[in-house]
Amino acid sequence: MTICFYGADEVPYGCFSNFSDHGFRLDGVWWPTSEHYFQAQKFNGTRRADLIRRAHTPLRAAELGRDASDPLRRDWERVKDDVMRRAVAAKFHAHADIRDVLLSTGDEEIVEDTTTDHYWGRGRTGKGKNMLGRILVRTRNQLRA
Ligand SMILES: Nc1c(N[C@@H]2O[C@H](COP(=O)(O)O)[C@@H](O)[C@H]2O)[nH]c(=O)[nH]c1=O
Repeated sequence: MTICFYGADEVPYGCFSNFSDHGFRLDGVWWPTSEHYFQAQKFNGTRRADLIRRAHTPLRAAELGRDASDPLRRDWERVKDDVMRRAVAAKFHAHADIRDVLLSTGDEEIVEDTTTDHYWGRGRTGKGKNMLGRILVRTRNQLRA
């Protein structure tokens, strides 16, 4: 059966959300959530990236990352999937408890169940790319290998 997730507080699969409270060290610094890492990489090496890393909540990090007043790095569309892969891999390497939850999903499909995001999730039509779900599946395969 397909595994659906969205809200970070849902049990047991809320830990698949980038908003879940699972920090990690990556690129030499501490990131409070994978959302912080993902959003900050849109502006890597700038003051805004640091501001995002220090945001008090993942929602605030997302707001700062989506605020269009500073330009995104020019290669963002090309690198964003890799950025997400790195964030998700670092998170699940850092936390054995959620690694077990991910591995416990066997070979099931994993879907970010949101009507508002047609790229990272399944989107309004249900036919979205579900890139975050796919990255979770790939991370699961790598952890198992
Ligand atoms: N889980 C979750 C969201 N979804 C997350 O938003 C990120 C994509 O951001 P962007 O590419 O800037 O649109 C990605 O991590 C996706 O999983 N958004 C929210 O506002 N609230 C939430 O609880």
